[in-house]
Amino acid sequence: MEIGLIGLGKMGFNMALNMNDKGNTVFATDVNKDTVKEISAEGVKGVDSIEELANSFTGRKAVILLVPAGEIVDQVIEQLKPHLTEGDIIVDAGNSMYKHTLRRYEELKASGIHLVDVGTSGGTDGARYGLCAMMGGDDDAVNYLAPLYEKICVEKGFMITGRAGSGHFLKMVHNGIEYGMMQAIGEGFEILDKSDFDYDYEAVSRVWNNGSVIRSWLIELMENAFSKQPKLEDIRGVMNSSGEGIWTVEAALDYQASAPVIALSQFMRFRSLEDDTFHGKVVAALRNEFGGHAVVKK
Ligand SMILES: O=C(O)[C@H](O)[C@@H](O)[C@H](O)[C@H](O)COP(=O)(O)O
Repeated sequence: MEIGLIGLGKMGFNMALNMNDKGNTVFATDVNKDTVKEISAEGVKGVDSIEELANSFTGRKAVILLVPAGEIVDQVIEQLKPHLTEGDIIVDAGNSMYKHTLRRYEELKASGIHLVDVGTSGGTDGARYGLCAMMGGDDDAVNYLAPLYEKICVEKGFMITGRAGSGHFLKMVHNGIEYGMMQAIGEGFEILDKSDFDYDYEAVSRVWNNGSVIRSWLIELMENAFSKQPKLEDIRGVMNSSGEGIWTVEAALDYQASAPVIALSQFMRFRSLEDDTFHGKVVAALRNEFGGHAVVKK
């Protein structure tokens, strides 16, 4: 089938190749023209603008966006919309906030354009060789896209999740879980590292990955990381985050769901961005005031 793709970052580039391999005609563009050239050399039909991308279709237009969540999604939709007609489909395959998706869905619906939200997981290798995708949206649009996604996902790695917004909501919760799992793995290795025992962490990851309860892709990735650096010497413990953890915690608050592990994982990410904290100074000052306990001076 004919499919458009806007955004040739690490995920988009690989997904374009994946779709191309599966016999689709892929029109792809990006603000970075070097990437467009690069993808064209791989057999994908690289085009220079969103307008050119939209005009390349011979039939129904379905365009996947793989751009950073936030205002850029709105900007790209604004540029694309004039070139689409009733029944055409925009697929937001990035990590958009589900409430933004619901707003965009309603706005596009007024022009008869479908917005389909796809939570895309599996990293760059997944994008290239087999994704996990969670797709929400109108029946007509998701049924149109399903055969394509069945081909570019791993076996059993594609799900139609329900009405618009449900794909991004599910991916958000997936990422909340991802935060909690990674934090727990990190804490486990921290305890090992502070202990009196002398472990080879690559070997620990390997043994945990063979038959243990916590065997998983994340532990496999740890084995890989420790094989490059036994103690991750060159990496600072700064844990950035892109928003999905915050939104998961917000959803937990909205629905009054208990999610302490995910919430604390998000707070640990914030904490990791600071060398010192004001709350730490306050607690140290209070201990000193009431008990004369020594403070550590700068
Ligand atoms: O399922 C996935 O493939 C990942 O979750 C992917 O979507 C991305 O790596 C995260 O969004 C990173 O999220 P943070 O930057 O918030 O850690």
